Amino acid sequence: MDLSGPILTFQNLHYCITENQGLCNRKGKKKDILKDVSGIMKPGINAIMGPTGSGKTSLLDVIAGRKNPQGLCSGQVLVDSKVVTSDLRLSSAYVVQDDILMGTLTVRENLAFSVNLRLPPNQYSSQDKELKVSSVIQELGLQDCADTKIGTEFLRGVSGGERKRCSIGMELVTSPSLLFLDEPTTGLDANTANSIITLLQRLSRNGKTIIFSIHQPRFSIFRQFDHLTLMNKGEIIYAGPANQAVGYFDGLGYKCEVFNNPADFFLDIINGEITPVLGSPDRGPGGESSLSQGYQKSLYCKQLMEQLKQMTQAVDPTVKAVRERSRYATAFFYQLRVVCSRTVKNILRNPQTSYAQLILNIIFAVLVGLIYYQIPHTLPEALQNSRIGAFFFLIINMVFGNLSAVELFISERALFIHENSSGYYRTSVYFLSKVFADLIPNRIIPVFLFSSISYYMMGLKPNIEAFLLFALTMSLVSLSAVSLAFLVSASVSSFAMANILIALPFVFMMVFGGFLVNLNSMLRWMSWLKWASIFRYGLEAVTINEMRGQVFTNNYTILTGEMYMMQQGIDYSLWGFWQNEIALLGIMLVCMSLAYVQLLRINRWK
Ligand SMILES: Nc1ncnc2c1ncn2[C@@H]1O[C@H](COP(=O)(O)OP(=O)(O)OP(=O)(O)O)[C@@H](O)[C@H]1O
Repeated sequence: MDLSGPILTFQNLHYCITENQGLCNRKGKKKDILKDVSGIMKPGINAIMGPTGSGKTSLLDVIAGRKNPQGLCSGQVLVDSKVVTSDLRLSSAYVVQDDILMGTLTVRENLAFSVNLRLPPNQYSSQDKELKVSSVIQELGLQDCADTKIGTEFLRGVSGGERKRCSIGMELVTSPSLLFLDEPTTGLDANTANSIITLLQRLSRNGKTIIFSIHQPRFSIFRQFDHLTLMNKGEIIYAGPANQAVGYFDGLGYKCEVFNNPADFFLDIINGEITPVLGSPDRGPGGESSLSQGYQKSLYCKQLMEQLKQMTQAVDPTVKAVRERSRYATAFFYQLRVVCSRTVKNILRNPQTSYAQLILNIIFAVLVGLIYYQIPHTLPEALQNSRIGAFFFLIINMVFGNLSAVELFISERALFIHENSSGYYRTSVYFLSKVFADLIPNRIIPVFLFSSISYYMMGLKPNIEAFLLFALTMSLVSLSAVSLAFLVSASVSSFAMANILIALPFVFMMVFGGFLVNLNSMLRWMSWLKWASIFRYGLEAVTINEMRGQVFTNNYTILTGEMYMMQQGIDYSLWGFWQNEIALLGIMLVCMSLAYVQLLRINRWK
């Protein structure tokens, strides 16, 4: 059957990795993942099959341009006889194995997100995009769950099959003619798996080249394959029409029983559980490797090499194939708007990240307000144990209350890598959307609420300007702590590591904050640490703001705020106050910039 659509060819692909050894990441020995594999994938259903670790996902990733090009020792991939570079990953459609979707959005919203970012607005109006989403929903049979949320660990959503179909839909919205899928049936029950392959087969009949890796399909799935590539230990042991594979192995002396599933039969051959009948080409001492040698000597391989030779003769190596569209389909500000709006929706639909933060701040503010209710102006209560103690307590809350921010980039790491490498949006857009959509509702608004309640309950300076400066300081303390958490979050991929990395600097900053340890009497060699302490800058700023112009008394003495600050070695001038705010701002900007750099450095290759 001849179908129209792109033809992908790959020739002599040799892919190897160098394994790192030990703690110091010493370069270890090279491991061959793909050993000189060649093939042609035509329009229709192309399955890559093989046992675990045989290299099927690696082959799929290499031909889809998703595997680190540094590992490609030799070989090239062509689409319609044009050389493909790793740019293919930005323009081809790749459905990853673990459906990466935003769980708090509905099926329709997820598809709309993909459409909005991947179709150029100058060619598609909003109406066209809506029609596109509706037609994909129709095509994939998702009408019944179109307005159901995908689901998260806290929210029951659509079924596994619907989720997989939605993942496929995320790619179909761009009308790709070349579609890659990594194990599309893994984790699905037999009927759902069957319906997914039937869907793919239907799509392929409309002029698409569909290539996927699959482990061990049942017969109703296997019989829908047009082309089969069987892999073992990084080598191809059969590549040709799927319905001729049993015959090919029969020719090698492997007999498939009448009721045996061909897919099981092939894996049994590879695993050595079926042996060739007497008088047929024997497997030799190498066992499995003779299967690949057998294939290399076969007519299928000879024909393939002949076809490849003809196809590559016409190739102009200077022409790069996949330059059809620029890196991103949409402009920076358009992307920012779409991604921000999704982030806000996600925050609002995730009560534990949005409302919980607000409620926690209110409860804590009332608690602090009750403990330090209406602090008197009489000595000695007015100072060290009440005002300064309360400030220290407040700053601890501002800093440690932001520990949750470390999960920000970790929890969405897979989603970000997938979307960013599929060309949805720029890294800067994702970063800024997090900054705007997380910082404003989750960090600044709750802090202002917290400050208003605690400030007036504690009876601090009754002056609106002083209150605003107090709230500003609290916000800057909170923002610099969040920025440090962002930096840690963008640098590591596990929560356990992130928790250690964030707790350590926070504890050090607290110790060198000037309240627990007298900074003037500290060992000189450690005193530099105070310059990096969010606690110290925050504490000094709120102290100056509160103490300036205040008079504290007891029966016999009068102490002004300025006298107290002079005793403590605090510079209470206007510049003295603002230098703390600038330092907090500086910590925030440095950490944010480094967090962005870390996001850029995340390894996007598989
Ligand atoms: N980046 C990598 N680093 C180290 N080893 C790798 C890497 N990529 C692939 N491998 C190794 O290459 C071999 C083939 O891996 P691949 O994932 O392609 O197999 P697979 O056939 O898809 O297996 P599975 O069905 O279990 O996914 C495995 O031994 C795997 O450990």
